[in-house]
Amino acid sequence: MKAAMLRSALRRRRSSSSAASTPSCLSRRRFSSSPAPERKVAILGAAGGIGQPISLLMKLNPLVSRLALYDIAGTPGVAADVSHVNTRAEVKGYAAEEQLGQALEGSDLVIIPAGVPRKPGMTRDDLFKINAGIVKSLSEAIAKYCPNALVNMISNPVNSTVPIAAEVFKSKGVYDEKKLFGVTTLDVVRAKTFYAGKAKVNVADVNVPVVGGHSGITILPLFSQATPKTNLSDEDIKALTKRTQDGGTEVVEAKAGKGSATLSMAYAGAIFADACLKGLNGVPDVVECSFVQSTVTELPFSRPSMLIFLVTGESEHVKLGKNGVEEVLGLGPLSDYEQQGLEALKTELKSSIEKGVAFVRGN
Ligand SMILES: NC(=O)C1=CN([C@@H]2O[C@H](COP(=O)(O)OP(=O)(O)OC[C@H]3O[C@@H](n4cnc5c(N)ncnc54)[C@H](O)[C@@H]3O)[C@@H](O)[C@H]2O)C=CC1
Ligand SMILES: O=C([O-])CC(=O)C(=O)O
Repeated sequence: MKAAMLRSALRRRRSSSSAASTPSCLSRRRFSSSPAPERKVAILGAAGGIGQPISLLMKLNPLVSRLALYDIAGTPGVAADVSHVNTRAEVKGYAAEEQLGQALEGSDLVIIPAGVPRKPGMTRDDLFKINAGIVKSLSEAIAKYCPNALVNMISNPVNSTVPIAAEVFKSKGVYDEKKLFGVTTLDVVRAKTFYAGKAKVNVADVNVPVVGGHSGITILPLFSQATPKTNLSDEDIKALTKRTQDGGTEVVEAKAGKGSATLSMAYAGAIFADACLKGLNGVPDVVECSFVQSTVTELPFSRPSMLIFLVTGESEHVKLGKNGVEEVLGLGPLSDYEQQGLEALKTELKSSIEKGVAFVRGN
């Protein structure tokens, strides 16, 4: 049933002319004379490698009327620079911790790329030590100043930072699982690019769902559901799966100590943020993959709160609506290879989620 709904939603999405699938900053709607509803977007970590280009992309998005750029270093320059772009959004920079409340107040959507990136030889989990604390304090501020906002979590390790935010929100009594998203769109972007290259099809026509989390084997691209259908061999599919799982490391190594993916991430983050804004504005059939709470797999809960993402925190296709996630569409039919991948990822994903939960609970 869910699989049929998913296929039909994806079909509708592919066949829709542009409303749901074309990022607003890339669509001709930016020349439209009737403005979309007022929407405030806050970016936390706006002066960083991802923060700067995603700030620009959100400034180009006609769905944004106010753009709040917050960082603990370098904000004034970025805010002044981006503010000169002649598009709808009014830009304000917020430079110090005491300004975080003002940056967040009234936000409809908060995008979080704050935190340290990987260097060669590190795993995403190695970032936990620093980024967990950053995400926890930013989540506390969101709970206080804009508890109803949608939150797009980019900071790594996403498999733990999303549970951290959820636990903080729960402890403040403001958790709404429909509004918290781990941004895994870059995995989808990569899977589409690599599939199109291997199958020699037009990348603009390609769709590949990616489920699971956002690290190594927890990233599970579903090439069996990729469109257009092609006749790639099992070996090709295995190689594409591995390359998608290792895509972040490919960039980290190429940057040789100067950080991780920033430009492709900003692009991916802007696509996902745009989908959230479209959902809020009531555009129908907006479907993306994201790391969200769901009950799609069968793992038993070891604690009631793990009900959250867990049953165990798969990333799903979600249909976005006025309140955030309108519907979790499920995994769809998996090949044997994908089913094995799904089983294999559960242990790591579960432990990353538990690590995030334990960090907030202090145990
Ligand atoms: N979800 C995904 O697919 C991806 C996630 N990432 C993650 O995104 C994060 C950011 O990466 P980059 O932009 O390359 O790093 P960066 O170091 O270039 O920028 C991070 C920014 O965060 C700021 N920051 C640090 N603590 C802060 C705080 N408490 N409040 C506000 N801002 C704060 C820094 O001043 C800096 O400007 C990393 O954790 C990285 O691993 C990166 C690529 C893809
Ligand atoms: O690999 C990293 O550290 C950054 C990231 O999450 C990605 O590029 O997918």
